[in-house]
Amino acid sequence: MEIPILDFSLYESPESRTLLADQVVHTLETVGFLYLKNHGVPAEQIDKADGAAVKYFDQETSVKKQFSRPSVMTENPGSGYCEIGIERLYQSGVKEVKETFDFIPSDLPEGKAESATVLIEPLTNLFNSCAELARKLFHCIALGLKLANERYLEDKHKGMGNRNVNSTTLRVLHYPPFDSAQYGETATRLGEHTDWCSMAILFQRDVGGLEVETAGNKFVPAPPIPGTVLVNIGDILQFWTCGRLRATTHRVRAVDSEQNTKVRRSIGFFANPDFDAVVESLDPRYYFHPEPTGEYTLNRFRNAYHYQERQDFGFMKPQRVSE
Ligand SMILES: O=C(O)CCC(=O)C(=O)O
Ligand SMILES: [Fe+2]
Repeated sequence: MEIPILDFSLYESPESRTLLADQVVHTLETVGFLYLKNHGVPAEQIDKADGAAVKYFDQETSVKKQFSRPSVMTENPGSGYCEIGIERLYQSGVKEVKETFDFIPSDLPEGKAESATVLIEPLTNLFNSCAELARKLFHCIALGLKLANERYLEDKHKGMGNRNVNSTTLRVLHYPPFDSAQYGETATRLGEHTDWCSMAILFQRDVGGLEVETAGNKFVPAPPIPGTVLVNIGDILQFWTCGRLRATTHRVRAVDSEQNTKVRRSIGFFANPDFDAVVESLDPRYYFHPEPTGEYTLNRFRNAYHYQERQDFGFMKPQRVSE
């Protein structure tokens, strides 16, 4: 299985957009991941956000913790820092050697955000460009799925950027040099997981390590390709389409000793529907009880931050509609 590189300049005209929409949906049905070139997010914005992340993560942990991501038992956590070893996407026993800062433009609590000052302008600009790209991708997906309302998915994500109505975040990730003697034999960079958003857009800097699961439970590398972004489907679009679009499992490993000595940096934009947006089956052959995604998302956070391990996060069990 190869992750294809699609040309997003096809979006610009309505004729070629239809072709692109079919390519996007076909790839998300089969692979679940795709690279995009000519994606329209300015390289300068990506470089500035990355440069700011270098400066931000270089600060003492105690300084970064002044603006920690809040505990998440009862509400969406919003912006903030998460230190090494706290968030665990795979299994509670497996330490993930990464630190992160999540950013929602409207969520910068007064008096706390000072340690993140360097990030605010570059991440605001990049957030806005990613939101625009996400809206165009949602448009393509709706066209490719042949939905009656081609703006259906965009309409469900109207509140991106407003923490009171939507949990979409732009996340900078910093993976320090990886030393299993220090972190333990089972530690990894980022455990196997699916994203629990609707769609993710990922910018990788020069050090690789991301791997994507293929049909036979085999993982293949998804290396950084200059000038491209990587796009993948999260659980919520998989639910929405009753499994037609795939939320593909992925992970980040420090695969070789040379890579282990290097810092890996990446930036992910995780698009989520508005809190009050009802998700219902988009496939007439299946039915599930329509509901917003809030409780599902909170269950995933509870699992990742408080290690309440469970197999079933309580959402969307499509049943075949009898003919
Ligand atoms: O660093 C990466 O490339 C992957 C990040 C990721 O998969 C995530 O944060 O969900
Ligand atoms: Fe992910």
